[in-house]
Amino acid sequence: MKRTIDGFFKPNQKSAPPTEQSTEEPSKHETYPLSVAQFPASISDALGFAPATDGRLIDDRPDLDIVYYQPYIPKEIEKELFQFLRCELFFYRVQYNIKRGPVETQINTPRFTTVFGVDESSYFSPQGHLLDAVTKRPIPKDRYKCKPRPIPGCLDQLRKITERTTDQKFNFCLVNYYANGNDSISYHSDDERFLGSNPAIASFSLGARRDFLMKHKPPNSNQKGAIDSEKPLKLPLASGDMLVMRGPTQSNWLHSIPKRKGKDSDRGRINITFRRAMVRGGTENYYTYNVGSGGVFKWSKERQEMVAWTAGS
Ligand SMILES: O=C(O)CCC(=O)C(=O)O
Ligand SMILES: [Fe+2]
Repeated sequence: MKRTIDGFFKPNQKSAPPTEQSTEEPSKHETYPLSVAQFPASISDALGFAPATDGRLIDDRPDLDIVYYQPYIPKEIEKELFQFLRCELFFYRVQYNIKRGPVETQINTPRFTTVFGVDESSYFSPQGHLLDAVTKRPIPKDRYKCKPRPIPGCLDQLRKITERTTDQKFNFCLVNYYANGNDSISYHSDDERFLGSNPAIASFSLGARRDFLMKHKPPNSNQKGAIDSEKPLKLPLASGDMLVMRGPTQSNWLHSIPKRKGKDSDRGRINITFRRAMVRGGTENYYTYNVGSGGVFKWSKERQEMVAWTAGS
């Protein structure tokens, strides 16, 4: 029987089993540099009790519609879940060039990233083959320039729980790893056309606490008021928290995780977002900016940092 009772019972902390490897086969795919283990039973079982608290609606500013779970992940597994994902996933440090007029600038993404999933026009068969959403036949070879990757079992378990909580469908999972207070994401909105209008995005935080800043986009010249000069909204995202941004939020608000100094700034943080891309352009965009063409990074338990990984290392 599936345990889906939303935050009704609390698992008995005293009887929590010690962390053990899952007996289930790890997720493998020709596009993965490494296989990804399934959640151990300790994580899997406790996720049956998520969300750990009721979400709080934040809609008291113009065009804002957020549900904030503090936390979503049951407290007793939040650390283990962070450590598991940091160890198991493989990451990239993406570089790309942007051209402003005649000037080309190299951008070094200031955090580690990775991505899994494919847009609505295709889906993965249980054997890991990409099929067309309509014909259910293998997709034409030239549909994608990138190589879409199926969401590994562990993240897919989290995706399904998140779909139930939010009553939304997600086909993409983006992961950021902020190694320390120097890693960041600058003000942006996730309002790409390939997400459709008023997209819902579910965003998980694990590890170090980091501030999530939000500010209203500058009003059009024909609108009154200077919303931009207002103090940003600050959400102190803690390990296990989850944020759903939905409705008009992305089209009207910018968000960022600024660099930070001082307490805890040497600790790592994982951010996981679930999104739904409607068309192929979304798949190309997400793989370009979250995988890119550079090398793989993997967490080293010995060195306690992300290290460049090569096959066989
Ligand atoms: O790390 C976060 O909480 C935010 C990440 C984000 O905004 C993004 O990946 O688009
Ligand atoms: Fe974002």
